[in-house]
Amino acid sequence: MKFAVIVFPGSNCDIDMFHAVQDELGEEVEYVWHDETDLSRFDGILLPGGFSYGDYLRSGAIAGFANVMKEVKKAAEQGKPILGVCNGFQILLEIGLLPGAMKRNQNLKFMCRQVELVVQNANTVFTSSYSNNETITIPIAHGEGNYYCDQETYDKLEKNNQIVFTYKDNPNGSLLDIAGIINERGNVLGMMPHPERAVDELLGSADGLKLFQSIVKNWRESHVTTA
Ligand SMILES: NC(=O)CC[C@H](N)C(=O)O
Repeated sequence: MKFAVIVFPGSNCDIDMFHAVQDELGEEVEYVWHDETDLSRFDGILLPGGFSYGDYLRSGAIAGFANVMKEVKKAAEQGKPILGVCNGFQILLEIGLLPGAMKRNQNLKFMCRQVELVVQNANTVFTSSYSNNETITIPIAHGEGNYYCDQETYDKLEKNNQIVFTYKDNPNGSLLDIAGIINERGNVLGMMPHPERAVDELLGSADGLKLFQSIVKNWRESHVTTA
């Protein structure tokens, strides 16, 4: 399986993402600059964390207009798995591939620490290697991670099982502890915590690796046929 790690001016978790895929997961991966106009050679798209375009206007607002995002939307329409982590999640919200918006953390501070998440939906291509209600440890590192949406959107998210991860002990004021959501079709996941920074016990947790393994397992099951 071949992954793209999309790089914007100001991305700062692209190397972590690349490392997780190449060295811990053992799959093919390439850095792709934000002006790329063809993502057809990739099977999965990863939008890493950081401060794209300096977080000006709002986090992710300017990145939403980058050339490559037209291709990311196309890949999403084709059903390819798209994972947005932290700033990647913020970008997915800005372009409307996921519903809702991000506000500044309730305490107005940048927060960087390990948090416990509860897997609310283990029946997705990103989470099938976890179990429902499993608690996992993944680090956060953000200033704008306070997820918000209106009641109608929340009801829809809940009804369709689109809330994938919640915080056990909400660090940022996020609506009903939401840490990660998926689109209705099930191929676009956004999450504030960083699974790519939890892929080895030396980093404090290896709980994030299963997320990447789930993507590959599901992709293989639907694409690789044995003769
Ligand atoms: N690690 C990150 O992706 C940082 C996210 C973002 N720009 C924020 O501080 O909210």
